[in-house]
Amino acid sequence: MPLPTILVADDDRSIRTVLSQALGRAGYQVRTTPTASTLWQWVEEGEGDLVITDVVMPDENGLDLVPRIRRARPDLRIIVMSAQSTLMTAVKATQRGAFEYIPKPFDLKELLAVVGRALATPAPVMIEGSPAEAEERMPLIGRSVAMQDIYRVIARLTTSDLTVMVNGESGTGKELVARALHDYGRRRGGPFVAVNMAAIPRELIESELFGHERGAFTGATNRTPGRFEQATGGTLFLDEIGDMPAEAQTRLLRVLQEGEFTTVGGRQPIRADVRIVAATHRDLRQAIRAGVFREDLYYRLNVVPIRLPPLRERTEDIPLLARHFLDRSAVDGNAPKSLSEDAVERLMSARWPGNVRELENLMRRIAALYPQEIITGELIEQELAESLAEQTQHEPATGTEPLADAVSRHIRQYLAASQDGIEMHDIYDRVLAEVERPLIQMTLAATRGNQIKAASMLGLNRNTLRKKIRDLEIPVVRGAT
Ligand SMILES: Nc1ncnc2c1ncn2[C@@H]1O[C@H](COP(=O)(O)OP(=O)(O)OP(=O)(O)O)[C@@H](O)[C@H]1O
Repeated sequence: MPLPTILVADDDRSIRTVLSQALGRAGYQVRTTPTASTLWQWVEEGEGDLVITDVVMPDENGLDLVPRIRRARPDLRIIVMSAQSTLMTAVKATQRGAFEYIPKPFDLKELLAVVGRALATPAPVMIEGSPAEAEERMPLIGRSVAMQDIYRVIARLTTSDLTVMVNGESGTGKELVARALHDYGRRRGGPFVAVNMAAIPRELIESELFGHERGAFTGATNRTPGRFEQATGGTLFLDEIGDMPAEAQTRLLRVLQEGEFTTVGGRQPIRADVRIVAATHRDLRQAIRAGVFREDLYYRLNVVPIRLPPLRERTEDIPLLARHFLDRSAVDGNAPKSLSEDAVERLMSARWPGNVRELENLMRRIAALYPQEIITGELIEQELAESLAEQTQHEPATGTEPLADAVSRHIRQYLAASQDGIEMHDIYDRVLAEVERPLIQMTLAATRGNQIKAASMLGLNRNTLRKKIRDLEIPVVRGAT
């Protein structure tokens, strides 16, 4: 069999050389060109089994070439490489029919793996039509590796209706991801309906989601459609899913299993035609262990998990985000501003417990309040100190909150769950385990795994501690002193 031939188009000579050598060594035949026009000529002549193309080339944009290649040679697989690294590039490449999108700089091993996969898989189906009205509006900012992975998952999900679970701390952009999945997905022509479980009184959630019939309960004077019905043909975003009461969980599970639902007080089943994206900042596994979230529902929702990293795990995105928010404020009528180098450094070293939302608020405040054109590190420092003082004033002071208060809050949750209909026979054991696990885990961490010291600190017998470690399935770090 002849060796597969790979056509490479990139205006950067060093990339052509690197690819040519690596692909050649891997046993492929390689032809390289700096221009889109030569690549197109080869494609038209029937050359090649796989195309690797850059996006920005002197004569034509590689992304514009993708649909033309797909029309002329539907069997030819295309890999798009780009230094632009935005969600739009990933989405466009995928929607125009590229096999894979690889951000630059790339890892050669990864590229070779993608080439192997591409040659072994049939070419993907092309999606006609442009993804969104405002093509160039950038919904998600950030070029960190973590965000690149998220863009790729979003791009792949634009061609399916799979249920997605977005997990991340507050303010990391969970709703923005849900919107991007909708705006670039197959259901973009339908509505996007968002419901926040934490913002609706528990007793109203079922009627809010599924609607109710006239007379279903006191005050129900009309038939009212629920969010499921409103989202027909589109996407239903269930935010803070971890706060969903037990009965609504059971009902939602039934909808996911059977594809239909009934309104509160209604009998006639209604077909559910929605794509579900759920989000939470909670650790749902812990909620399952605590008995407040249904495990079977979790698996139905967690078909494709997306974990949004907190801002402190992708500090390299901070300068871009900060400038983006300043620019947006300028569009809103504030004087244009730029950041000094030490301002950027200060922003990058901050902790950002409120993640992107906190950074956005800070930049908006600065844009509105300060006349100077250049924002200095000193100013940032001052603003950060002020917002920290604000936070400690308004937030519950977890640092000084009596342990009993925190425990009471959790017990209230268990009791609410049992009122919601989840059978609970072991609250005593569950609550003790919830307290014991972190207590033992943290004492072990403090003694660097030394069980003798930990037992003495806890005032427990060594064997008792060992048994508890086993029963509570606490991972043990061996060899630590
Ligand atoms: N990657 C990003 N690029 C641009 N803006 C972002 C990004 N991530 C978040 N934001 C902005 O930060 C704010 C918070 O985002 P979003 O509401 O999506 O977060 P969330 O995780 O859903 O928060 P919560 O859990 O508190 O509801 C929004 O104004 C959003 O526009």
